[in-house]
Amino acid sequence: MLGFSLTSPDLVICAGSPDIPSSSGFGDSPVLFDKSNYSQNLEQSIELSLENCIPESETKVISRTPVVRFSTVCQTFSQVSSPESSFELPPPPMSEDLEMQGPLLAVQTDSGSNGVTTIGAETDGAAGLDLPEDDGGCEFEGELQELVRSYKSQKKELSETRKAMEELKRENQLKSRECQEAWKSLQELQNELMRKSMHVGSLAFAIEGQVKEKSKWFSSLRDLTRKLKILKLEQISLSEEASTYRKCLKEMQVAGCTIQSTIDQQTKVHEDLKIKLLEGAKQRKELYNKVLELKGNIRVFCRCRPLNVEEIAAGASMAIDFESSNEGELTVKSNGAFRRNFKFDAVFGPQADQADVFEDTAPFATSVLDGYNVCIFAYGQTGTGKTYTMEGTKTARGVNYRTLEELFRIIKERQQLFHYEISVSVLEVYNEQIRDLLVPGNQPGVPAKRLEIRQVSEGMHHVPGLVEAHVSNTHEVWEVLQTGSNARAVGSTNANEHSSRSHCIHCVMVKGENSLTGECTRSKLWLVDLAGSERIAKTEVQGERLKEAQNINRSLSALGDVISALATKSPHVPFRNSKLTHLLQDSLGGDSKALMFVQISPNENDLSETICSLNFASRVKGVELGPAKKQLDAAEFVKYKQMVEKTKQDMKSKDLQIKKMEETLYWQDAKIKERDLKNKNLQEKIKELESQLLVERKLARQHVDTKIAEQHHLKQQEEQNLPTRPPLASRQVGSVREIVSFAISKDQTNLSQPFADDNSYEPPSILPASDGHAKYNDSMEKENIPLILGQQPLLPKRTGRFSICATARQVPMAPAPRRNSLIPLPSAPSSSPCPAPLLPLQECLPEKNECEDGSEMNCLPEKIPCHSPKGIRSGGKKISSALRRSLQKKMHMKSPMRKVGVNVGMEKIRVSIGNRGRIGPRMFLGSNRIARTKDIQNKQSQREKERGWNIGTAGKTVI
Ligand SMILES: Nc1ncnc2c1ncn2[C@@H]1O[C@H](COP(=O)(O)OP(=O)(O)OP(=O)(O)O)[C@@H](O)[C@H]1O
Repeated sequence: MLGFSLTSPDLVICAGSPDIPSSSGFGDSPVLFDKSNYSQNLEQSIELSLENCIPESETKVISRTPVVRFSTVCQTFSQVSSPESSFELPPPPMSEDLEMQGPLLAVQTDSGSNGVTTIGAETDGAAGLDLPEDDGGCEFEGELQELVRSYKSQKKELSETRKAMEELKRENQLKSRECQEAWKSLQELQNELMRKSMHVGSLAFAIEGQVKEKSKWFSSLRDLTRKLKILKLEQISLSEEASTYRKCLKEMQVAGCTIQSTIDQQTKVHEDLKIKLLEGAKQRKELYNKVLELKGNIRVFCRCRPLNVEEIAAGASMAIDFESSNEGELTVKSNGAFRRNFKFDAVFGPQADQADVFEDTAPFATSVLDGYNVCIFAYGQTGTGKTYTMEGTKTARGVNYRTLEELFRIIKERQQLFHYEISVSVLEVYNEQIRDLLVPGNQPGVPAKRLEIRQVSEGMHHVPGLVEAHVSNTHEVWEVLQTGSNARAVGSTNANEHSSRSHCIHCVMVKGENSLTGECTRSKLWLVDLAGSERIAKTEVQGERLKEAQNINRSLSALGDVISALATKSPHVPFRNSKLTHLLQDSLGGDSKALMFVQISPNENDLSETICSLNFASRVKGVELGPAKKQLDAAEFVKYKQMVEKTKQDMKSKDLQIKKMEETLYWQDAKIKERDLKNKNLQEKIKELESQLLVERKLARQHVDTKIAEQHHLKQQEEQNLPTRPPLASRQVGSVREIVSFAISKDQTNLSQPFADDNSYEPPSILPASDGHAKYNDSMEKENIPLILGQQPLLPKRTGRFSICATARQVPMAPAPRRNSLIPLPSAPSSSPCPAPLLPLQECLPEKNECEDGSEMNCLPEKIPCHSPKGIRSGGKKISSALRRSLQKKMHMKSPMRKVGVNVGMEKIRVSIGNRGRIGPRMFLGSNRIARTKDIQNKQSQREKERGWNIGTAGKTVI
């Protein structure tokens, strides 16, 4: 309709591309500028022009001539029109008259009249005009002629204008055809762009999936790394612990050997000392017993009390001479003359105190603790001091207390080697009855429970039911002795106010155990305070006292008979003739030690009783009891044997335990060694898997890059083969190349300013051409076409990069120090000897030109003919399949990693992602940025080389 070219590139909007924002006002799909809207706007502009610029009065006369100002159209596109852009349209068909006359359309170029000027239609000559015939007709005629001339000139101009109009119409038709062709080409380009966008979207989706998968890999590798670190730490700690244990074991073994040797030595020494000690003790005992035997197993000490106050008052004289008492001799005097000498083991005169007496008695206490039975008894006339010697008083304690005191003293001395238990029983034989004096209910004179003597074993007699008071110190001993003494039956006689009317017997039982040898002894110490013998006729006792005296004399007579039998070594010793001898049978036998205190009175009036006592003592002294016998405890001996057996069994079990412990140590050592070996094998396996994973990942990445590069190369080829499109009519009004050039220029201008995240995009401004057509900058038109074509494949790549850029940038950029330890990767496979470049296209571009010129082709891969979008789609499918294979490979590689649980350098993959993330900035930016890009690439390649990547030939072209 109009001679206006629609080939302007800004009328083709490809809103489907991610580069084009939806806010551009052109909708979501590429839309060609709507012609209807355009014509509508044009009509509106025409109407406005007619309504606003032509007075209504004039339109009545002059037919409407659509005068179009191109400035209005240009204003529609926000352009400033030039005065020269106005043109006339041919007049519409009018009435016949006017048509005959020829309507005039005056095209006025004067801008001051709003571009439209109406001129009234005039007929040729005077036709239709009524001319006045007066004088003024001349003037009118003149004017008419002028009008006719002007009409003619205007008619001529009209014809010329019509010719120009025809030319413009033809040109308009040509432009319309060109516009249609351009529209078709733009539609194709739009479709292609959509396909590429979809392809880019699929690539972005695939890459996004790959990135997600890589993130999963990161997490799994992080976990594996953490686990591996933990395992390594555990392994290190276990190794340290094992080494410590080994050292400790060695030290323990050495210390054990040392201790064992020391123990052996000490055991030997101990055994030697023990043997020596035992031998020494044995020798001591033997010597001591020999001494006692030499002295006599029955020893007789004679003690004479001093004259009491009554005797001194009565003028009694001493009948005993103690001048030779030191030699154990005494002399009985009668009427001032020496009558008889008596010799005893010891003679204690009236001046001798309790301590002097006990000094010679103490060795018997030692014999008791050595395991011998000992019997110490006091014999004598009533009132001669038997109770005094045995019990004593609180201030002058007698033999009983002192002996027990001596026992505890020796026990204390031997407490390191021996363990003793002492118990005391106190009984009396009264009228041939045994009475327990420690029973609380027994009162003197009250018949108590009758106790009998039982023979437990050979030579052992026991009184069942007898109270045994366990004593552990002298205080308890004293209390027990006092208890028995208080319970004893006493009476008053002519000779003694508090005469003992019974035989008081203290039985001290001693249990000894040798801690060294385990030897146990059970011995008895009899401390007997005999009742006083007396002459019944002299004492003139009667009744109960007589009976007591008869029983006392009978028992003492039985004791004399036993002594006589022992002295004469009679085969039968009448021990059972009385309770007294029956009880003392164990201590008066041949394997015991006995000590008799014969108490005498110094009074001359008691001389006959004194001589009787001394004679009895002399008989006792002559008794040979033979060697004393140690009283070993058979039960303890059995117990000792059992202990020995138990100790042997314990030793055996301990030996078994020691063997088991040694075996356990041995197996633990073996386990530690086995674990060390496993750790070493595991570390080697981890290294192998790391190297294998790196190689596989590198291969997969190269494979993907190769596929992408091939796709780009295919696109390049396709772009080079695009001239099959229909040629455009004129280059001035814009061509496909110009459009592409514009697009690339736009891209170039935006490369320095990367796309925003929301892909906002402003279309470039189109400068109005001076000839009334929309034109681009001359610099755009002067762009080198091969260079543009070389840059053209970057467009979808760049778009794709931006579509994944946000995701890729999320991956942290990790330093790659670990690359130094990686195994060099193999070079690219032979199927793609020179993968197509993704980034350094500017380096390959000259080579590509050389290839086009027929020279070498070192950089670009082999060209794959692909001239249709279908080929591009198939290439996209190939890339997608390559990506899937890569993912499958990585998934396949994941399983052994998880199975083994080893570390695969996570940082390495980070580096890989980082490289990917740096692809965007490495894009070709234009000829004015080649140098900077080269520098960046050189730095990157140098960095890669430093990291140990074996890029090989791909180092030039492939990342
Ligand atoms: N060596 C002595 N020194 C001082 N006093 C003594 C000595 N011996 C005995 N006496 C005193 O003689 C008295 C009688 O002593 P004791 O009762 O011990 O005689 P006895 O032989 O036990 O008489 P009985 O047979 O009647 O019991 C007591 O008063 C006692 O103090």
